[in-house]
Amino acid sequence: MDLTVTNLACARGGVTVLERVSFGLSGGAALILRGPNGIGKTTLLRTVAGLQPAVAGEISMPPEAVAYAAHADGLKATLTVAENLAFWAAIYGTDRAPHAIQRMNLAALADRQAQNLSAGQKRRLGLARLLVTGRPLWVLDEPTVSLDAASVALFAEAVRAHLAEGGAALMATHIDLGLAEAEVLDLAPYRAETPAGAEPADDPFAGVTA
Ligand SMILES: Nc1ncnc2c1ncn2[C@@H]1O[C@H](COP(=O)(O)OP(=O)(O)OP(=O)(O)O)[C@@H](O)[C@H]1O
Repeated sequence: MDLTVTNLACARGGVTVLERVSFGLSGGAALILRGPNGIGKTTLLRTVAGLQPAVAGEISMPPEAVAYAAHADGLKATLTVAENLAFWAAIYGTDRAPHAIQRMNLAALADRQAQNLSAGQKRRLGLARLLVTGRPLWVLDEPTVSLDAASVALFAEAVRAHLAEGGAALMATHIDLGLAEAEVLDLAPYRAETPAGAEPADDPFAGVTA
């Protein structure tokens, strides 16, 4: 699997926030997006995942190759952990639910309704969906929110296993997952000029003089 992003521009609320972003990502590799709050990490990730159109540029991989995990876990509240995973396995046409349960240490919670899980357990289940998809490119937006140290380590191990199987990961994270092989892309140089008509409040650097 090879992802090539070329001269990408992406927008939020109709305002272009990043432009001329280019990078490549091969199977087995991880790329971490860096930049201050509001630079456009979420916007870029959503664009690569095909959840919103690019303003300009090319993304070589189709959305069907991407498994996206964001802040919302997308759980079915009244289904159990096992039923949620079986639901996703049916959606993605895989038989990987047992693998996901084992990898994300969810066996003891398999019969609990999602609505009765703790925040961290919900997050763990949400991330288990990635494993169910069987898709090569994981696009991750702050995947470790709500996770304790043990669960962060569990997830980091799942990402490592995904990379070892030839998959790739593109992520925004403030927590070091300890992926020695990960490269970092600083988005600061790609910040778009504030367009005419944009509200000053929309500019994350408004009022910053140094
Ligand atoms: N309606 C809008 N019009 C203009 N700009 C907007 C609008 N909605 C959001 N934005 C801005 O788009 C920018 C990109 O937001 P995004 O969530 O992608 O940033 P981020 O780098 O992921 O931030 P964080 O690190 O805080 O999660 C932000 O500066 C935000 O204020």
